[in-house]
Amino acid sequence: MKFVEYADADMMFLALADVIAGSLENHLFSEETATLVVPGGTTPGPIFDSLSATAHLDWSRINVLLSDERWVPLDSPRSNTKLLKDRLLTGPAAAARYVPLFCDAADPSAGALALGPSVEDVLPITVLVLGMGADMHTASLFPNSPQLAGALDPKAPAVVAVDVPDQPEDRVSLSASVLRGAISTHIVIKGADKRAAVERAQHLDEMAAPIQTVLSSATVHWAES
Ligand SMILES: O=C(O)[C@H](O)[C@@H](O)[C@H](O)[C@H](O)COP(=O)(O)O
Repeated sequence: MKFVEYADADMMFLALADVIAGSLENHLFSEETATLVVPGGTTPGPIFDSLSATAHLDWSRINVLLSDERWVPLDSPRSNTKLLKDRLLTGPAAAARYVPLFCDAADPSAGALALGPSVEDVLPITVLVLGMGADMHTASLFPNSPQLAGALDPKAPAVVAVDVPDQPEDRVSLSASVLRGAISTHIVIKGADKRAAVERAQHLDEMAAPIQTVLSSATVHWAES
């Protein structure tokens, strides 16, 4: 694990957007396409704002998908898809190939689980960006989820549906083996509580600290606020 500390979050977001763009550009020098996976939640928005404006990237050759999604209508303020479309898939990045975790046609309110068949087609992940909760969850791999063991299983499907007892809605998540297969992994966190959680996680197993799925090979980007 590499740990990079920044003077403030704004500097971290700009620097990480540059790192992501550079990695994608390098990959596209030798490969036809690249795959970028990003988290939802409240942290990554400013990264998306900066990255979406990167005009020198050939976004038409970049697949973009979420690490996980809440099971809500796609226009819900809780929707990571809404966050992605509002703040990343705009400007030059609007040309990217968005890969849904579940088919838009699926009606989340009816619980119809139609997982996107195209996720497997865009693996392995070129650049994986993840957030983390203070409970050491990442994506929607939560320590207290009844489906966590299944999601950690190397034989798990690429996308798994999970119940999360203390979250307002069910979720879907990329499974551990898909996350672990990423070529480069960046974890972006803010605050003293999450820094302490990363320290704690290094002494726990994946069931207690799902972030351990990727931590050893990741660069952790941290700012106090
Ligand atoms: O759907 C989500 O909520 C995210 O994908 C999730 O894994 C997030 O990265 C962490 O919960 C941290 O969230 P914050 O950035 O809001 O602290």
